[in-house]
Amino acid sequence: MLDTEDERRLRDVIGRLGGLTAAGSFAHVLGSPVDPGIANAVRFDHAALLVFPDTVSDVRDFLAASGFVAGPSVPSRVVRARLAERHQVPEEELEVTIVHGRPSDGAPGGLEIFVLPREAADAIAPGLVDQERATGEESHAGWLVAPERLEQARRTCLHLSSMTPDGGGYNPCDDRDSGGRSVVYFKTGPDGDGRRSRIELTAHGQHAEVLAAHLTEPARSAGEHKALLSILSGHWAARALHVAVEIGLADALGDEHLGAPDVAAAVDCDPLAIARLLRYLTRSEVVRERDNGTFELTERGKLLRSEDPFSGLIELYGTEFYDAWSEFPTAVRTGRTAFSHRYGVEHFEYFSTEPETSHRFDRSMQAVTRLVAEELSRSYPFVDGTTVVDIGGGNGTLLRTVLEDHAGVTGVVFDRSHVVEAAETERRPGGLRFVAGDFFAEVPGGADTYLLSRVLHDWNDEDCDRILRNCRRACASGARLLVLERLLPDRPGAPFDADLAAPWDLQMLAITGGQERSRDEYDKMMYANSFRVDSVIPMPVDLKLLVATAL
Ligand SMILES: C[S@@+](CC[C@H](N)C(=O)[O-])C[C@H]1O[C@@H](n2cnc3c(N)ncnc32)[C@H](O)[C@@H]1O
Repeated sequence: MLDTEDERRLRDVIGRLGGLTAAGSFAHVLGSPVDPGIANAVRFDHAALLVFPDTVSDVRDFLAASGFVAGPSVPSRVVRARLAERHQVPEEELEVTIVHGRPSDGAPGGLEIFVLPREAADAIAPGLVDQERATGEESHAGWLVAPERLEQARRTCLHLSSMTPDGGGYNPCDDRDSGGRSVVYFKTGPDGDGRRSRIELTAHGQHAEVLAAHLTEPARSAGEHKALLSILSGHWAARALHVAVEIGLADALGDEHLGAPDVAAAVDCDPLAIARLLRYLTRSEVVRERDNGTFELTERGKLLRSEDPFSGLIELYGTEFYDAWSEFPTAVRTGRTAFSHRYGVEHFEYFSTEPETSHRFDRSMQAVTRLVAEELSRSYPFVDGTTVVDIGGGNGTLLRTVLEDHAGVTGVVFDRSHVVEAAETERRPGGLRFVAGDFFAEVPGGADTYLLSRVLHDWNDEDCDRILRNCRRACASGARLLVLERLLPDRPGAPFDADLAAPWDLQMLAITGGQERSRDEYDKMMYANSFRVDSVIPMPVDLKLLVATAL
């Protein structure tokens, strides 16, 4: 019998056949035009899937019932070897059979079903079935290539940055009358959901040289080189954004669509250089080029306008923080901040003597805080009559939004004196007070709810303990502590829940001397300071709200 999961997977594959048999599907899967010589030598052959029924006949019955004619059952060589290696079991203990299915109405394309009976799989390698179903490592789309073009087709795939070699082999039993089959596999680049699929090039006969080249290819793969080159150029993408903000490119574009010479004139820069910068910025999707060669801002690009606080963040990341990163090797060697190496003081000390940068920092924090504030205000049940203290609350953006939405709540923004003095001049709703102080000394007492938004990640464990201890001293049992941070994964090797957590962990190493932490680490740190984390609520830009109670 086929279980419902394998039936669903088989139906999925059958559903995909239509697209794969369409003209040009090879070029489509490669994401690139293909030389006509290759295109004519390649035709879609099959979509493949590994399933785990009771017997091979179950698959044959399923194919017959689904409008396919099943070919003879053939022992698998290549997939069997791959499974054996992946699950560390002897090859001869795995009995994998290939069943080909061709549409009974003569339509093009077909299926290649690898069959490993479930009971045998469970006995030999417990967990194999679940893992293989989850990863789909043996699923692929296969193209039959004229034997004399196999190497050329293989090299075509190899030179595409989106393809990496993924093994292959020769099976003398498959298509025995045509001399067996050689196959080479590739993994495609990740799709929008980060998943990579696989393609197979297959040719009649044994092609030992092509296979030998393919199996030793990974180390030389152009895909890996291009991936690294692309990572290296990430630094220029950031730099291009910094410069765009510095020269006021987004303000110059406004709501217009302008040619590069007009933009260059407006920002007083070299026209050719501006044309090249604009073209490059289309990759970051901050500007869009129209058919007539003019450029306009995208929604993302509007964040670069000087009126948007996000432009302040870009500016800061392109000036002091950027300079500090030049000292990053020292931070890695010593564990101390790159910022202090570059500027001689830690960054919050530096801000206290540089009013302009400090103001830029407080304003830049708003870029993200505004988004989070709206979500926090909606998703956390603030109770009328209670008081919320925002510790390290900057210019009060977060609490201002909460109070605007919850008229019965009063708030206190607690921050260093230079931040409070600058913020007090800004518009604020009734019920919002600013208090200056140092959270390492004490924090305002007696409130029902305390907020620490992106504060703990600025500090090492010892400093966090001091801040949390002062928060706990200030409140009664049962008071709430809300912590907003990004979370690293709990288990080593676990996938990242929030993909901004790891980069910002390095930013903390370079700039503040703090770090990002896992949920487990926050649980322990809070518990050591008499707070219990009750729940975690997802927030925008990969942040999480940890809701804790004072014990
Ligand atoms: C990363 S910012 C976060 C600002 C705000 N909570 C937000 O989420 O937008 C950290 C804040 O901690 C404040 N801070 C740093 N050291 C402090 C101290 N010793 N006492 C009080 N506030 C401090 C900074 O001035 C800054 O406003």
